[in-house]
Amino acid sequence: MAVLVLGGTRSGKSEHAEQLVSGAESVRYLATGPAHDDDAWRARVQAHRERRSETFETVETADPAAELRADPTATVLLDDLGTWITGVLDATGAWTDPAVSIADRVDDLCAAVADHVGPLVIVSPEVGLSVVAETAAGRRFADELGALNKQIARVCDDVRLVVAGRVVDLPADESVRPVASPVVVAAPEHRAVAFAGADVPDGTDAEIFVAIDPPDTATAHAARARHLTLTKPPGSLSVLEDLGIWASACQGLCPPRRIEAAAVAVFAGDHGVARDGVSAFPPEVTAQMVANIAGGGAAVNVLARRVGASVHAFDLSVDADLPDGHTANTAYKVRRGSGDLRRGEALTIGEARRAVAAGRAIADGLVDSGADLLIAGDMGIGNTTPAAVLIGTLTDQEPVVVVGRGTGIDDETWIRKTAAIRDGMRHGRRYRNEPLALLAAVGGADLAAMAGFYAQAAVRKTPVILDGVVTTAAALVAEQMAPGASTWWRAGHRSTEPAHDFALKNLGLTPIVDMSMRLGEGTGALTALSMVSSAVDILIDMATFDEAGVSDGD
Ligand SMILES: Cc1cc2ncn([C@H]3O[C@H](COP(=O)(O)O)[C@@H](O)[C@H]3O)c2cc1C
Ligand SMILES: O=C(O)c1cccnc1
Repeated sequence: MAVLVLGGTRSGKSEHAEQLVSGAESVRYLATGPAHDDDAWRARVQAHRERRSETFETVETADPAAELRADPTATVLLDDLGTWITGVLDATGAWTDPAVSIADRVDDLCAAVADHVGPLVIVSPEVGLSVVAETAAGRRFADELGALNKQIARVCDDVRLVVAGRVVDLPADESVRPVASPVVVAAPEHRAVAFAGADVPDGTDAEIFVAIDPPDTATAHAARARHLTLTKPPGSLSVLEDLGIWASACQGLCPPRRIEAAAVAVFAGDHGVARDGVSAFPPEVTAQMVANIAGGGAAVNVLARRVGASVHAFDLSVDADLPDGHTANTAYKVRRGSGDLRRGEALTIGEARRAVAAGRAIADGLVDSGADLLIAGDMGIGNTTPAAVLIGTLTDQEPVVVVGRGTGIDDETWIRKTAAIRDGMRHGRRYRNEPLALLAAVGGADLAAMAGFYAQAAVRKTPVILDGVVTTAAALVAEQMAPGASTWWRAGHRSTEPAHDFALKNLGLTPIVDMSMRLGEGTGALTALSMVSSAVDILIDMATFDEAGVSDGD
């Protein structure tokens, strides 16, 4: 993983580059600067030195390619290519002789960068933005450096431009999007997050999302490198290593912060289809269970308490008038009960927009109150039926393949449920590529809100653990609305509901645990949360080979 950081004089490029490697245990700092012998230059070098921490090993070199090859797994900061190319032009006499080529040296450096295994951050000046230089040497420098930057960029995973201390990502495509540089935030004291609330939105443009940036790749690389320094054979913690790397990348911090304020939003809603017997339980159980969750007595509450997560229940479309506060937050309620998906009439488009906007506002409210990881849970009798319809439609599976036993239905109910899924899929098919219309036709306000919640979590760069079949059905739709949002998610578990596995495979996610659970509410995600927290603790707390005086392998 290599990152190229470009910028003009005093733009803040070196500071940004140093920040990118600041989480590493040790950094090889390849200083390419020439040994100028004047006070001003010495002061400049000294300022650079003072900024660098004692974890930096400084190597002054005119041949960074050789230094990279000498230690291919090291975390390296190479600063900078401008002074390196100056040295090469000096040594070859190419300044004034156009016949002299430095292409071999440039190719050699590019090859060394491409072959480097460890995290590598390269700083280079961006010149030539102003008038063409007056001298042949000036023109040669700008030309060579411009060509070098272009060539190095091709072998880097990430290219950034620093202007006036601001960092912009330079994506491979045309659209330049801003990136937030990783910022170190002090660990919050242990607490369960309170829901601060966000304005109840009117739904305008609810389904329009900005382009989603994935978790920070440079930090992922730093976390991968840190794992290699910890007292264990490389890769021996397997999935726990992957989860830690992912959490680190989501936070833009290596080592990451402990997960201390995970929040579960339970989305409650009834479904018209449930009135005709597709569940083992009657629809009134939805409102009763919402009260149970709000009272702290449901499975989700017990598991959340164990792992220090907070639980917040939201009534999106329960078919009862719940008293606010005592049961659930009703501020985002869209309607009493979603309509009949068998007729493609779960919601109007306007209601679907309001529900997506509600989910987004709920994610915003939790993140703004300090949540550091989000989980969506579900509560709604009959909701495995719309979940199966959405998953069957979006993964192109037959109704009989995606239908599940839900709360434990008998064979007669299974036949009714399969017929309902078939009818729903007939309506859903035409909205295969229109996520909002699909949610409106065969989803429901609870599922639409979950979709908005998941996509907004990615907008807010907040990691998510997915739960079971109902929430994952909404996640499939969210990925369609905001492509790339799934890079911010991990699958908590695999439910026994057959549709769940199709959805996870479609999203390319592997469940953390597989414990044959089939409840929903957020329980699968909470079971997995302790694994994610352990993965983060490993990166924070384990001793390195150096610290523990343990000999490492070859
Ligand atoms: C007491 C109780 C607690 C629950 N907690 C989650 N669910 C889960 O089961 C229901 C979905 O299954 P189906 O589609 O078969 O109705 C939803 O309420 C879901 O949240 C529960 C269901 C019940 C009965
Ligand atoms: O997988 C789930 O989330 C699930 C399974 C059965 C009933 N409710 C939810």
